[in-house]
Amino acid sequence: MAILLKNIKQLLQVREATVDKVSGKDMKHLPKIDNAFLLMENGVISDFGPMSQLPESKNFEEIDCTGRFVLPSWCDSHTHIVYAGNREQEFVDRINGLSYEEIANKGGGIVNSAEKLQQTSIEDLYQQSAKRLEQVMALGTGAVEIKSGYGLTTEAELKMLKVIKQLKDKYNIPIKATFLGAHAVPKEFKGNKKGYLKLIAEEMLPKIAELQLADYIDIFCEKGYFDLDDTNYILSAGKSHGLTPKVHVNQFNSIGGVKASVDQGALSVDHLEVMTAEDIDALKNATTMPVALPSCSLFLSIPYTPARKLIDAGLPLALATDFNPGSTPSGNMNLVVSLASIKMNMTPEEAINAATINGAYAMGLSNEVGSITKGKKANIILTNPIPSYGYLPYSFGENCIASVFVNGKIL
Ligand SMILES: N=CN[C@@H](CCC(=O)O)C(=O)O
Ligand SMILES: [Zn+2]
Repeated sequence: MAILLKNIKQLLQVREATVDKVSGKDMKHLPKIDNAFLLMENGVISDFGPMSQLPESKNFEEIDCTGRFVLPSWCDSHTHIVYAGNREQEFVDRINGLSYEEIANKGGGIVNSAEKLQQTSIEDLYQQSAKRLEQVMALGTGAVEIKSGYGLTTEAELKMLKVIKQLKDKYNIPIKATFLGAHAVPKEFKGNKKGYLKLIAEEMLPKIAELQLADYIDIFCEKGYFDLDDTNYILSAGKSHGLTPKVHVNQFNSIGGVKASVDQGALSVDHLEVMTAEDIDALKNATTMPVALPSCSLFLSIPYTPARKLIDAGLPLALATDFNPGSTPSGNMNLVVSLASIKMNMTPEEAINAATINGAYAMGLSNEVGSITKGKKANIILTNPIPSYGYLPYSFGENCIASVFVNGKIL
């Protein structure tokens, strides 16, 4: 049945279908309609406009939205929500003075998660991951990217990607899968990084491509993990199997990964906590979306992506959660939007643009989600009565969401 939302205080992020992302100064503009209606039929947005143009009532289920805001669901373009167990002991170790790097060097970190995941059955892994996906959907996430990278063996990486596929089949929000075999060098390959990269390129990638389990290819380009040569090798190998790069770069150090990723035609470069002028220059006139992950900065107490420098240089910016057991055990996009305003000096308009239309772009979904546009999926957030949309980032920690709609149906 068609659902009509009427008397909406403001309908946010109203866009023409031609807009796939917003950059620079345009990010300060959030197109909206006051006192609006929105009609959802057959899973998509079929009509919207001011109340003065409300269509003749047909067989609609009507919801009165007086005092409430409606916006597209959050588009979370960077997560690792398929993982096994948690790493709260490492969190306590950090409280007691160890750094993320020191924990990784003593066998914690990504390889710790990989050990746990290798010992977890696919059924159990699915259950743990599905629970997290349901949690984030209830928090307003209406499209999500999920990475592998906690397997680090052919069998375990395939297990992760198969779980992502099961999630795609079961849940009706758009889900994109990214193969991140090059997340860390596994213990069995200590001192033989090249051997592990060869395994990724010559064994894992062909199998993943044959089974059509991934949309994107990723690598953790960082000191102590994988260097520029490794990055070029893996991204090229991924591309030869039809996977577009989306890359972890500049989390702790700038080693040229941004330019290398742009040169490889990356759809996005993610993290960017440490950015040089050269890194920013490399992104100018590129189609690559920079992606900031402020809840990772919060959790690890590392710098925030210098959003102002990027946006003021005319660049676009997307926001995502990075939901994972080590650096960001949270998939709450509402918190991410708040942190963007509080810690990165992004205006509410910039933060909402970054978490919707630009997030959609960063996972190749801007023709399906990310804005209020006729024909796009009716994946929608309806807020509680709130004074203004600026209240969303302002009221950090408060849940302002009244209802979430997925394909035009209430969750
Ligand atoms: N930095 C690399 N990967 C994840 C964290 C991995 C972990 O600590 O488990 C990230 O994006 O933050
Ligand atoms: Zn990540």
